[in-house]
Amino acid sequence: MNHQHPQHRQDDQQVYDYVVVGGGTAGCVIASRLTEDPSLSVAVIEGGPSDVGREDVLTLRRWTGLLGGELDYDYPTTEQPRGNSHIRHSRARVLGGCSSHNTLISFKPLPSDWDEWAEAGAEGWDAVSMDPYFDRLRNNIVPVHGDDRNPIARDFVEAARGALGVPRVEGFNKAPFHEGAGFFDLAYHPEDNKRSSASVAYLHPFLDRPNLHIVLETWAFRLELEGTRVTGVHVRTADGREHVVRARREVLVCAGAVDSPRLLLHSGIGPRADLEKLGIPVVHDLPGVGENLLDHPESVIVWETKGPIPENSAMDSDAGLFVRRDPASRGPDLMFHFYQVPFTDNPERLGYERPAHGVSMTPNIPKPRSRGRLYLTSADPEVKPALDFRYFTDEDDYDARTLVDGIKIARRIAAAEPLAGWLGREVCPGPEVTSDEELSAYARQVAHTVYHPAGTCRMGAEDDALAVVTPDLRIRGLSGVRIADASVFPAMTAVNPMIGVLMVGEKCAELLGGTSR
Ligand SMILES: Cc1cc2nc3c(=O)[nH]c(=O)nc-3n(C[C@H](O)[C@H](O)[C@H](O)COP(=O)(O)OP(=O)(O)OC[C@H]3O[C@@H](n4cnc5c(N)ncnc54)[C@H](O)[C@@H]3O)c2cc1C
Repeated sequence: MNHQHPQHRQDDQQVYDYVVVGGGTAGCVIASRLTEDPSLSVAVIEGGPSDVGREDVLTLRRWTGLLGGELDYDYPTTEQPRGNSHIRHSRARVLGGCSSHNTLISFKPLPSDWDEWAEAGAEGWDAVSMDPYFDRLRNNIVPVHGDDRNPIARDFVEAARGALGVPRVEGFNKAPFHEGAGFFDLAYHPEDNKRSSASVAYLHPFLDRPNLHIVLETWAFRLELEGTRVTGVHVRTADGREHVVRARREVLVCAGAVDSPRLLLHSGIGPRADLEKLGIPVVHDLPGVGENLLDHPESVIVWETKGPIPENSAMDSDAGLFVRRDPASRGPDLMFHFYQVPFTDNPERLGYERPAHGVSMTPNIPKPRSRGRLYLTSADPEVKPALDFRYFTDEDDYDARTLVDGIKIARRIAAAEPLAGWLGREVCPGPEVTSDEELSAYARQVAHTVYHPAGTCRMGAEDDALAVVTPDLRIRGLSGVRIADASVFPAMTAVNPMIGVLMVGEKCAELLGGTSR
């Protein structure tokens, strides 16, 4: 996009009933549901291009090719004194948002996840109330197909079961669980490995609806307000023209956990002192915007295999494991993805080598305790915001200790048959690294993200001063605007969050009076 020489132009002809900012995971759901009613007009303002016909996007197994490329906003983190300062946060710049970029692992959030939201003030978002939205999802959510089940991933599942005594799970979404190893459910079409992303499932079948207006390669940089009512959004098109897209009813901010708070802050909605420091006129003092930055941090342990591994797979990380170390925990407190490739991107910086053939286990923290913060460093909307995750800074060192436990458990699985027979040497951290201190230092230095930022416009009770949206997803103190995406999560789900985001989209559509059928 050329943003160097914008020609300012007002085009007040663009008026719709609803303006959805961000054609991503939640945005596609909302636009699809709203346009079921032919009397409503809906515009979707999407920063990226269409995914239609793009094999590089639509083919699930090509997901790593999208990381850091032209369809990635690619957000850096700030210096992380106790973690890895080199993590790049991939965020998709394409219709379907991160559901067009990701691995489409599909977990219905656990009942304890939703109940935690309700306890945090999100009334009406408890497990019983949320359950029906899962059944409405249009995505093709299926277990990893038999042909895609790699023998080494099958043997990982068996080894985990044997070594830890956890059950083998076939269909993680069938019933709530605390522990288990198995192949994931994925939102994909196994016959051709095509994504069933939010755009594929919710927009592609309806692109001919006359009331659906998808405006691509167009960036929303400021909300338009009249007093405390949001009436539209200022956008900049690919050729640098700026204009306002107006909403008769509401603007729905669905730009994701990074770009939703970013848009609010550039609109003068956020912590007063921060805005004033940057010279952004304060429209609405809302101290919670950008706070509560959550993620699932992970580490990695890699083995060289004795020889090449069979090729078949859905997306190279098709199976995983949940463990509950603390019986008092309401859900799993340690999770692993199993990769049938050596995932050494971060360890290589420490001098480790990538073996020709290998596998990886990536322990992550389902309920991390460290909380980060997103903030602006410039009043220029083109400058990326700062993401300070404050990885591994929680008081009790719970997050780092969880990853240390993860490495120890990973080694127990690797030592168990039928997996052990495949493995040659442990490449990283290496068998000589054994003390808790050394394991913690390694785990944190090579830490990565499962790419799950959330929580930066968190939902809470009407009287919660740090909440950004109320349980009906409206921004506290404003009208004509709601937020619906991963930013509204009050707390991180123990499981991968995409299905939760889709369900937020479905619930938002219902709150707006959409037919949701
Ligand atoms: C590599 C990767 C792998 C992942 N794997 C999984 C997984 O397997 N399972 C899982 O559950 N979760 C996974 N996730 C996380 C999951 O994909 C996200 O949590 C979820 O998709 C976020 O949805 P969202 O609606 O909040 O935001 P997004 O889907 O990111 O949507 C935001 C949209 O808004 C657009 N946009 C942003 N700002 C603007 C603006 N100012 N103007 C116009 N448009 C704008 C963007 O282009 C984008 O299309 C993964 C994420 C990544 C990146």
